[in-house]
Amino acid sequence: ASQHRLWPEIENVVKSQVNMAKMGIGECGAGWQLFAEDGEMKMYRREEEVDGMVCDPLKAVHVVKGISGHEVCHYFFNPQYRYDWESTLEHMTVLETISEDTLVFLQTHKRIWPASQREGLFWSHIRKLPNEKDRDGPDIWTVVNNSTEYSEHPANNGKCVRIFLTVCLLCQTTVDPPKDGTTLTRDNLSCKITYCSVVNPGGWAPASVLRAVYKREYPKFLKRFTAYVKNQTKNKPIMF
Ligand SMILES: O=S(=O)(CCO)c1ccc(-c2ccc(C3CCCC3)c([C@@H]3C[C@@H]3c3ccccn3)c2)cc1
Repeated sequence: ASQHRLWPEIENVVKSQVNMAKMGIGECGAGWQLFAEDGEMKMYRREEEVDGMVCDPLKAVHVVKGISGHEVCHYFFNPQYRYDWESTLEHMTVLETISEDTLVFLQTHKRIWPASQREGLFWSHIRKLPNEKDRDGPDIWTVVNNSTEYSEHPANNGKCVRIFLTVCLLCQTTVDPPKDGTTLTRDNLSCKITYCSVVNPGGWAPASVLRAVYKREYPKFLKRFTAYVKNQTKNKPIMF
């Protein structure tokens, strides 16, 4: 994959997205407002408009017990599970398999009235990162999705408006070994999930509508996805 035309961009975007995701909300600059909270899940957004279009950056932090960062990234990255958890997905195809850890997706999302239907074309890369805080601790896992151009699929030539997105899912696993030295179970496992996204809707849509969609869809999305991973892994050996 390292000789693929997209590789330099993938390297740069992954590094910068991971660094941003690692920063606490306080270090991410001013203007972040907590807009949704549900137990361990906290969702922040910053109100930003680009050419009059809502492009609010979003940062969600969630802690989920009983799953590992590798498992979270595995179910987020692999196409075969996506229809199970991505409720706004209408159609998804893998346009290119650049390598086993890098795919190019074309996906259409269900139309959200009154906005017209959207589609996204993006590369997706999964990567294990060393745990800098604790050398012999569990690795950090990440998936980064970033919009890209594709000559065979020019933007906005069909009915769908092409969105532009950058998404980073960063997962840090914590193992709290059982006191009595018995074998590790999922009860000794938890995962801190940081989900960062910037979605440019690609074409004009009323700010009030988009912000209402974000407020409704993002908390639903993260809760549904993490519940899906817990359910898929509960009777399986832990993937570290
Ligand atoms: O994390 S991913 O990479 C997972 C792969 O699917 C991803 C997540 C979300 C989107 C997305 C695409 C379009 C739209 C809008 C824009 C105008 C009208 C539709 C939205 C709005 C925010 C709402 C939304 C939020 C969360 C989940 C689904 N829907 C989100 C795309 C990719």
